[in-house]
Amino acid sequence: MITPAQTLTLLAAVILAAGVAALVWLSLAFVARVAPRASCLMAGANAAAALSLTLHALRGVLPDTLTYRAGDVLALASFALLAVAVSAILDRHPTWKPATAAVLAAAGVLALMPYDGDLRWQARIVNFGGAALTLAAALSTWRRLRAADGRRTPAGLSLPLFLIAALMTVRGLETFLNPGRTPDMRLPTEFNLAFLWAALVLTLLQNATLAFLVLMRLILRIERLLERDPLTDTLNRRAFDQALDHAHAWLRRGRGYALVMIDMDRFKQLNDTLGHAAGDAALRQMVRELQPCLREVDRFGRLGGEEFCVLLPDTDIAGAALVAERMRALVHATPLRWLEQDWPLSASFGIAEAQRDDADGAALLARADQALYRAKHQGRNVVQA
Ligand SMILES: Nc1nc2c(ncn2[C@@H]2O[C@H](COP(=O)(O)OP(=O)(O)OP(=O)(O)O)[C@@H](O)[C@H]2O)c(=O)[nH]1
Repeated sequence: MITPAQTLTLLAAVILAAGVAALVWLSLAFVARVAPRASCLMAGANAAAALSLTLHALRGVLPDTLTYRAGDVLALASFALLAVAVSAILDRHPTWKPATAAVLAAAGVLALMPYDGDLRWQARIVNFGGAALTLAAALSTWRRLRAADGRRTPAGLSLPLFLIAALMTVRGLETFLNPGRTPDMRLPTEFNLAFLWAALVLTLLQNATLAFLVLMRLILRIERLLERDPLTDTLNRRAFDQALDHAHAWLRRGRGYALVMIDMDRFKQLNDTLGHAAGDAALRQMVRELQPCLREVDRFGRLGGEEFCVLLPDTDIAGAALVAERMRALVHATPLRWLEQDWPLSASFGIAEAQRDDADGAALLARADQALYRAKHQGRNVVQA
C-alpha cells in the first residue's frame, strides 16, 4: 500500500537534488570559473526543474495560475535549458533557437488551454515536449562524442539523457493508459512512485555525467595547450621529444620510423624586409600547406624558430624522401602574399631513417639535422638524406 507521504517525500527529494545541483553548477560558474556559460545554463535547468516541481507540490495551496500554468512552462523551460547547456558543453557556442522556439510554441498553446478539470493534454504537451527536447540533446551528444576521440569521453555518457527522454515519454503515454486519472505526481500510485524514483536517480546521474564532461573537456583543452606551439598549432618541442621517445621505444619492437627536418630558407631576410608579422604569417602558411601531406599517425612539431620536424611512423628512407619532396614542392609553389606583394618561399629538408643501433631518438634527430645542413649547403630548396 503506497501512502501519499511516500510520493511527497520522493518529490521533495527530487526537488532537493535539483536545487543542490543548481547551487553546485552556480559555484562552478562563479567561484571556480569552470565553463561559466555551460555551468550557468545547467544551474538554470536545475533551478527551473526544482521550481516547477515545487509549484506542482503546492497545487491547491498557492493560486492555480501559478502552480499549473507557470509550473508547466517552467518544466518545459528546464528541458530547453538542459538542451542548450548540452550544446554549450559540446560546442562552446550554444544553439538557442530550436529550444527557445519549442518552449515559446508550447507556452503559447498552454496559455490558450483552460486549466480546469481534465489536465491530461497539458501534461502530454509538457511530457512529450520535454522528451523531444531531451532526445534531441541526447542524439547530438551521442553523435559528437562518437566523432571525438572517445577514449576518455565515450559516447555512452549520453545514456542518462536518452533515459530522461524515455522517462518523459512513458509519463506522457501513461495519460493515455489511465484516461480517468488527473496527472498528479503526488497521488500515491505505483506509477508515480516508480517515476519519482527514476527521476531522482536520473537527476543525479545526468548532473554527474555532464559535470564529468565539462571537466574532461577542460582537461583535454589544458593538455592541448600544454603540448602545442601557440603560433603554428604544431607540437611544441617538449611534446615532439615525447613522441620521438615513444617512436624509438617501438623501434625495439620492430616498428621503424623516419624523420623529416624542415627549415625555411632565408627567413631572416624575410623578417628584416617585411617585418616579424610577415615572418609569422609565412610560418603559419607553411604549416597549413604541409598538414594535408601527413597521415593521422604522423607527428608535426616545431623545434624552434623556423625549424620544424615531422615524425613518420612505419616509414623508411624512400618513403620519407617522397613525403619531403612533396612538401618541398608545395612550399615553393605558393609565395607569401603580404601587403599586395608576393614573397617567394622555400624550405630545405633533411631526412633520416631510424636504425637499430641508434641509441635514442636524439641520435636520429642529429642525423636529420646533418642532412638538413647539407641541403642548405647545396643551395637550399632541396631534400637531402
Ligand atoms: N617571424 C618570426 N621569426 C622568427 C621566429 N623564430 C625565429 N625567427 C627568426 O628566424 C630567423 C632565422 O634566421 P637564420 O637562422 O639566420 O636562418 P635563415 O635566414 O632562414 O637562413 P637559412 O636557414 O640559412 O636559409 C631569425 O631572424 C629569427 O629571429 C618566429 O616565431 N617568428
